[in-house]
Amino acid sequence: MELRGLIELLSQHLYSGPHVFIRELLQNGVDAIQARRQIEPKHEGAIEIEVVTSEESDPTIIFQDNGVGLTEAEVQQFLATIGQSSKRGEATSRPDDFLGQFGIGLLSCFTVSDEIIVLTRSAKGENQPGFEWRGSTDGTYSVRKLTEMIPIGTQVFLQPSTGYEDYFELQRILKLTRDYGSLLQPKISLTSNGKTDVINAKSPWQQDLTNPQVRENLLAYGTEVFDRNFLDVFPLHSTSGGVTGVAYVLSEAVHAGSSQPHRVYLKNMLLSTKSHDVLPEWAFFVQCIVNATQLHPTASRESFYDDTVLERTRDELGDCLRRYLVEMAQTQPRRFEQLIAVHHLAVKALAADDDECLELFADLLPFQTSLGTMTLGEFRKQNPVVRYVPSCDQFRQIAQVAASESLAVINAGYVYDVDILTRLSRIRPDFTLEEFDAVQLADRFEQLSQREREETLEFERLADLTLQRFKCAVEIAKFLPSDLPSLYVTDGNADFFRSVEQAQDVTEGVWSDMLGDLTRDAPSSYARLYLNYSNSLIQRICQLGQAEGQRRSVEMVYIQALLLGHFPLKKSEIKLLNEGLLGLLDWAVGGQNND
Ligand SMILES: Nc1ncnc2c1ncn2[C@@H]1O[C@H](COP(=O)(O)OP(=O)(O)OP(=O)(O)O)[C@@H](O)[C@H]1O
Repeated sequence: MELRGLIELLSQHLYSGPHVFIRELLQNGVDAIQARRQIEPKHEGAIEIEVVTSEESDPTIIFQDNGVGLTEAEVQQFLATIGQSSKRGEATSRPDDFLGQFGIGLLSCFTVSDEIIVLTRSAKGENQPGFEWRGSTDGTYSVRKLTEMIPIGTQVFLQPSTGYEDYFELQRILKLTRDYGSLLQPKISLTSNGKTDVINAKSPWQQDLTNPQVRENLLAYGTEVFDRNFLDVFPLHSTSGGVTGVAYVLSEAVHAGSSQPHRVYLKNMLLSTKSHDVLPEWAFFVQCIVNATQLHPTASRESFYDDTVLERTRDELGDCLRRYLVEMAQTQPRRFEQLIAVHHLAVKALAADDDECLELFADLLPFQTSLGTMTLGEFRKQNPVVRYVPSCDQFRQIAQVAASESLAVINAGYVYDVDILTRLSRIRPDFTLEEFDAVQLADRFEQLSQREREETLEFERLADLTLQRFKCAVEIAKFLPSDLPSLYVTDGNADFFRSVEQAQDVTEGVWSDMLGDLTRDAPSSYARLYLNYSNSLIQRICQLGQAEGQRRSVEMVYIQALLLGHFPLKKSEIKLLNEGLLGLLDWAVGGQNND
């Protein structure tokens, strides 16, 4: 069979790069040792890798294991036939012990080498001879019985094909072998130029995390692996998928839609450093290192199948995280507060999804309020009724006035906030929740005295007439802060009218007509501009005694109120703003219209 097309397919579309041949060779060695232990349970497995370099010729990698080896028939069956694997077992379900399963792994060596030479001698039967198998990218192969005795096990010889010499550099091989193989069980060593490196390392998480020194070491390990600092580390475990590992809590806040790359191992061999599917979505503030024994790899062996086992595993690992937070909230409230200070978004995400967590975390969660940021617990101590506005825009409209009036209102415009508050009002009988809007705020304004009423009546009427074309009524009242000249207030209906008109500004023809139809039958609704009689500018406008000046001033105050409330301006309002500014300039430079 011509293999080159197939190899190109594998290297460009299945594997993340030619370097995976190291992983596949390690995997075959580990599996072969596992198979030998089924015959000789006490067998001590070892994988020895040697990189032979010389001035005259290309480097050679020799990958040697003392595993089960292959008989001649097995060489013919498994090495010479693509897709044949000795690891699938008799039954439909394959034994759990092996890493390989597809029967294509060895082919990955062809991505870096034109020829694979395998010397192998089987552990099955007494005094089995050894065999040499030579396979080439053109699809030809040969098998030869060896006359000399070789040790039981398998040796694979590779030399680089043109352009792939880099993959045979010692440092690169050392790094790849460490990445993929450091947690594997059999002893693995790499020798070159008389120097031998042992690859194996202890699983860092299989230690007692309650020991402060172990915890410190593990944090340092996380920093080394992920190249970032962490606030905390805690153990992960799940029965489904057979997962053990550790999760690191990020030391900086991340946004809710983000996802951290996790480092995952399958049966102690590195599967991916960029896995995104082992933890639930809301766990975006942790990064983990885990080993799974029963999750299923895809053929690329670089991710897991997204099957029900992975789904259950994700849920179980999510439970670990939930328990970690609940336990901390109960036993170490100070530490929990520190964690919330950084990850309140993540904790809110969890609370919005889970009543138990909500109960526990609610009072510690921070909210932006008109009186500054405070926890819900602090807020409720002073305010038996929890007033909130559901959007940041609404909050911006009322925040300044509400603060001056010492009225506490929560800005629930951020993600999860409304969910959390409404859920709380459902599960806590003593939690009284009230949606607040700017119209209610105006109800609290101080009315003018009888004398002030009379003084301002005519001006109020003029202002009202001036803004009628913008569907805005004017009222004069007194409120704080006194340096705020006005407040523009809409109810839901008036808001709707504003948005439709704005959309009409940017659409034409049939679309504009359709938008017009939307409002045609709706009851017309007016917004309201409150002019603040406690403000000296408004008082002076009132007393101006000159209708044109008052009209222009009201228009400008109206525009300023819209801008302060973060209301996008309609075309007609932008025109008004331009005219107002130009008029002002004209007046300032003593223009012709300056009368
Ligand atoms: N080092 C080895 N010792 C003994 N047998 C081996 C060795 N390497 C390969 N084999 C045999 O060759 C077969 C094919 O190997 P290959 O790496 O292509 O696929 P696999 O390991 O079975 O599955 P996967 O494609 O998932 O890696 C194996 O099933 C095994 O029987």
